[in-house]
Formats: sequence, structure tokens, C-alpha cells
Amino acid sequence: MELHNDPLSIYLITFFLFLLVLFKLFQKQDPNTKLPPGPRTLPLIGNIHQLVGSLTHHRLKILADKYGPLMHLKLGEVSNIIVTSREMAEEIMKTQDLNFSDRPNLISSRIVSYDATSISFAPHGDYWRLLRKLCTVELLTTKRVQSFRFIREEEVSELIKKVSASEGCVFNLSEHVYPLIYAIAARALFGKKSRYQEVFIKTIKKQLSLIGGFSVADLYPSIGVLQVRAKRKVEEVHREVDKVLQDIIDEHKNRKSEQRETVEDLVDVLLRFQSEYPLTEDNLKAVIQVRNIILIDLQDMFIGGGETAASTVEWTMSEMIKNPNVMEKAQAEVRKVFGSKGYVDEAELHQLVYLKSVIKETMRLHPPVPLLIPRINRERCQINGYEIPAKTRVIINAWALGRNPKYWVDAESFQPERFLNSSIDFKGTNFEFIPFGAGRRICPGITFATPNFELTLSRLLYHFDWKLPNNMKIEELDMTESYGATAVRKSDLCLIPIVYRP
Ligand code: HEM
Repeated sequence: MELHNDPLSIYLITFFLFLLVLFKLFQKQDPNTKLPPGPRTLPLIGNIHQLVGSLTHHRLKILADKYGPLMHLKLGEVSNIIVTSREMAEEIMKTQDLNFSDRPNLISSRIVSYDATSISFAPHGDYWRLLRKLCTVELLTTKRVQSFRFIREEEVSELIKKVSASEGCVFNLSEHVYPLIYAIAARALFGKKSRYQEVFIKTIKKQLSLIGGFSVADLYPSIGVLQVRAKRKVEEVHREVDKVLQDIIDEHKNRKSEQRETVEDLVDVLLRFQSEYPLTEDNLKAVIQVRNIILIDLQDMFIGGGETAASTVEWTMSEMIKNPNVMEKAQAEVRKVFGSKGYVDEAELHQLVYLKSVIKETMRLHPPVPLLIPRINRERCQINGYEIPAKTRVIINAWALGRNPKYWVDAESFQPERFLNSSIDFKGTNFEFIPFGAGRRICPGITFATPNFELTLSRLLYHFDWKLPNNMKIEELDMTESYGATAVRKSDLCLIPIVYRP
């Protein structure tokens, strides 16, 4: 055809071939080509725009349905790998767990965790091992958790009194459950008479709201101005928390022996640990760290123990209201087990097999920390044939795993029966169900959290029948989640209690 002889056509074809060669060359040289698949990135923002519009864990699930269970997303300047299958989660948290045991160096976590010296944010290594050991042999042992039984029983009794006083009226359960769980954590940490309890709760909550979600400064670590601004904001709140923590520690240190309580609180344990810690002169760094251990563990325990357990109580009650047959069965079980005693205590909680399944089912659909805590890999590695460069952020979507129809029959429906006679548990070995994470960095607070929500729920079920207010239909109960580090209910759960009189 004449086209061949037309100079413009020749020019266009040559130009096109040139582009093709360039593209191929670019493809060969680009190390990103072996990254897991993901949506195309835009200059500067990468894939940030794809996360806008709804909650991050929801958006990530939609994207993973399209691009696969190991997906690459560039958020700002930072490469992220999003994990959404049981197999990939196992690869990260079991097979290659050691390599993936570090946490990213986020600006907020650096500041709130005393330059990443908390258990949650410390890099994997000797120092972190020391903190974990402190948890497993001192702070969060079954024996220690049992020693706080009287605190839980007293605090839950207070709640029950308040609910009874509101019989037949609308009772805002959310407004009471959060302070209850915080009060239990605070008493376990500081002892009964801490005048700092309320101010501590307030400042920690302010801090929590700052560290939730993605911060722009963390997405653009090379832009100094952003770092400075973010740092200033977080530091301001952190200074308040630091002051309260220091006051609490000083108060404990200065307490005379007759003022001490019979049961050691966790600050006492930490202080004792400090005095037992071998402090040598040439180990000044360790002295600073030991001070940090005390300060930071208080925060870890408090943040970990508060919001998460309270949201579990709130979601479990919400799901039971939405599924009245489940509520009836759970109530029948609690009333049968404790009927002869006439009250609920911790001694027989292990008998509540059905309620435990209800709690598991709630955590499957509403894991309190839906994206766990991000990790990074120390060394470059391969997963499923894909290349993962060193220091890539890894986000595991526990929320999506819990709703994947590949692992769960009728995945979106609330069926606690699926956990009856099943060995599936949240202890980190079933990677489709990991509300507490898994591997080396699994939550060390499971033993502390469990009696908090089990006792609260069983008493709420034993003493009351529950109704929705204003003739609301169960389909009308709003189940929207709010945005933040933890997936709590967006609207408060308000119900009408009717006292159960056997
Ligand atoms: C329903 C209650 C709770 C849930 C759902 C929960 C969930 C989690 C999750 C998902 C992680 C990250 C695990 C990972 O990276 O694989 C974590 C870590 C952690 N949790 Fe919890 N948690 C709860 C209660 C508690 C309690 C009561 C405490 C302390 C008293 C606590 C202390 C911690 C600490 C210190 C870490 C950091 C562990 C590390 O990085 O080595 N948590 N938790």
C-alpha cells in the first residue's frame, strides 16, 4: 500500500516501533515488574485515590477481589503488600514470620511509643524479646489475670446496677461499656485509687484518634515539611500522656507500704521489674529503656485492652439483637449454667460453650483491629513467585479473611453454630480467622481480654432481656463501622433492658 511510501506513515511507524522498544526495555529493567499485581499507579499519589470513599479494609477487599490475594499498592511514595488469603497470611506470619516481624517506622508510632520502644512498635530483636518475656512471665500470665478477677466482677456489677436502674427505658450501652472496660484496665494497671484514671483515659483516647488510619506524613516520608507538622501535632498530645504516666509512676514509687494494695497492680510489677533489671554503669541506654518499658507498657496495655474488648462487647450485643434466635440460645445457656447460683461469676465461664461461639462469630465478622498492625520485611524475599523488596509494608486484611466465602459457608451471615464442635480458634493457627494476629507478633493480651468480654456479656444476658427502642425493626439497626485504628460501631448501641426475674 502507498502507506509504506508516505513519509508521514514511515515516521509514525518508526516512532511507534521506537516506543515499543522503549516500553520493552523499560519493562525488562523495571524491578517492580515482579511485584504482586495491583491497580495502575498515578504519579505522586500512587493508588491513594483507590482507597477513598469507604473504610480502608472494605476498599482493600474490593481491590483484592480484582487483583488477587497478594496485591501491590503504592500509597504515596510507599510500597504496600496487601494480604487477603489464608495461604498468603500463613506465608507471612508463619513460614517467613521471622523476616516479617518488624514494624514500619511510622511517625505517630515513633512518637507515642517513645521512639518505637513499645512492644507493639519495637523492631524485632533482643529488646522486643525482653518486653514480650515481661508480658508472658509477669504481666499477662493466667495467674496475674486471675488476680484481677475481683476488679472485673466489681466493675461489671456496677454496670449491672446502672442497667437495672434503667429498666424499661432506653439505655445507651456503648456509652457505658467503653468506660467499664477502661476502668477494669485502669484498675489492673494503677490500682484502685488512682486519681489519674480519668485524665489518662481522656488523653489516651485523644492519642488514639491521631494514630488511627493512614497519615499523609507516613505516605510521603521524604517530604520534610509534612514530617515536621505531623510530629508537632502528635508530640503535643503525647506530652500530655507522658505527664500523666510520669505522675502515676511517681505516685506508685512514693507510696508508703501501708498504702499499697494487697493485690499488686501492673505498675507495681513494672517497678519491681525495674529494680530487678541488671543496670550496669556502661549500659546507660538500658536505663533509659527501662524507664520506657514502664511508660510504654502502660500505654500498650491500656490501648490494647480498652477499645478492642469494648468493641467486641458492643458488636456481640448488636449481632445478637439482629439475630434474636442466637440471643435466646445464649441467654438460655447462661441462665442454665448460673441459674442455681443466682448470679454470674467467673468460676463457670468455661461452661458457656455457645456464648464463646457467639463471640468468635462476632470477631470473625467484626475483628476489632481489621488490618492488624502493619509489618515490614527485613530482607528481600519471594512469595508465590513474586518479589517483595526489603522494607515493604505488609497489611493483612483480617476483616476480609473473615468474610471470604472460600473459607466460610454463607460468609456474610451470623451463624455461631459454625464454631460449635469446630477446632477453629483465634489463637493464630487458623489463618482465615486472625482477629488477634498470628506468629511472633500475635497479641499477647488474649488472656487479659477474654474474661473482660465474657463476664460482661454473660451478665448482660443473664440479668436482662433486650429490646430495640421506638418499635425499631431489627433490619433497621445501623451496623455501620466508624473509621479509625479500631473498627467500632459508628452509632451508639441503645437498647431497652427488661430485668429477668426467674
Ligand atoms: C479483643 C481484644 C484484643 C484484640 C482483638 C487485639 C488485637 C491485636 C492485634 C490484631 C495485634 C497485632 C498482632 C499482629 O501483628 O499479628 C495486637 C497486638 C498487641 N496487643 Fe492486642 N488485642 C486485644 C487485646 C489486648 C489486650 C487486653 C492487651 C494487653 C493487656 C493487648 C496488648 C497487645 C500488645 C502489647 C500488642 C503488640 C504485640 C507485638 O507487637 O509484639 N491486646 N493485638
